[in-house]
Amino acid sequence: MSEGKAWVPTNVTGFFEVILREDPIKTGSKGVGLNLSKGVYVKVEVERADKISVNSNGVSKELLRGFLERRGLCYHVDVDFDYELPPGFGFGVSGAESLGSLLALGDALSLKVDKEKLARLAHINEVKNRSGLGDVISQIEGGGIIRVKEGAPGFGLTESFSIDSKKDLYVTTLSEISTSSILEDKMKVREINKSAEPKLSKMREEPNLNNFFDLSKKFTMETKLGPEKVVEIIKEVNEEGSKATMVQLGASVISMGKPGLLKKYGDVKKVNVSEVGAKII
Ligand SMILES: Nc1ncnc2c1ncn2[C@@H]1O[C@H](COP(=O)(O)OP(=O)(O)OP(=O)(O)O)[C@@H](O)[C@H]1O
Ligand SMILES: CC(C)(CO)[C@@H](O)C(=O)[O-]
Repeated sequence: MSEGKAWVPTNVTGFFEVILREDPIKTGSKGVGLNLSKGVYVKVEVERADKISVNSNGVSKELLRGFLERRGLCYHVDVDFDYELPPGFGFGVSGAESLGSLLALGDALSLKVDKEKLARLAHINEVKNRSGLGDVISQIEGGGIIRVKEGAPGFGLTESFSIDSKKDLYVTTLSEISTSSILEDKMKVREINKSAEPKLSKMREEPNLNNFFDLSKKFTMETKLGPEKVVEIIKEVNEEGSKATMVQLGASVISMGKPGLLKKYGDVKKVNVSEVGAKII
């Protein structure tokens, strides 16, 4: 038996434009994201076996099975996730699961596959499941990421912007939103793209945290993606003189302000922006 471990930051998208194509490599989103210091730890244990079996959950199970099949590797694989932020609330956890489980599996098997290639497979898996479009390309880098061209790592293009990693931010989660249910709604996607498109150049002109919050809040209000409670919290934070926005795509809020107000609505976690991206640990 041998094991491999990885860590992947969670990714908060503020606003995004959806670009769907037949080729998953060329499918993705443009937009802006912050990689957070709270992420997903993945532990993979492998043991030689007569046939492939993968004991995992969510989007990683078939991903790892396919990876082993294509390489003719027969192993029993156990995957264990430790979530610092929960799945389903908009933190790009499915992307972290996909990327982290491939990195940890590669580590457990001592494979010489480069990180970008694994990230490409993770992106394709996200697109196939409609569980994410732009998280993985952001999560391999860390920091604040503007996705200026859609697609998998190696096809899509990003620009990073600097954020003080000591700056405290606060997140609170209210309820889950299924990413695929939104991405498969053509009318909704049209509204999303109409709102996002002009904001990308505005973000590139002034790539900083304040602008991230201002543009993302505008996007949230214009697209009406936010449940009532999310909108209520954002407005209350604004009334206190601070900034907040919805975590796309989940019923969650990220705020620059003091945690007090958010506490009224549920559990609050302090986070920072992670300068580092996905890594084997
Ligand atoms: N098609 C699917 N098959 C199996 N599990 C899935 C599928 N889609 C999503 N999941 C699982 O559901 C959980 C939530 O995924 P989802 O993509 O909805 O949210 P998220 O990744 O937390 O946030 P985001 O909105 O940023 O993508 C993850 O654990 C993921 O593995
Ligand atoms: C579609 C999305 C908002 C889901 O979290 C994310 O993957 C993104 O930013 O492309």
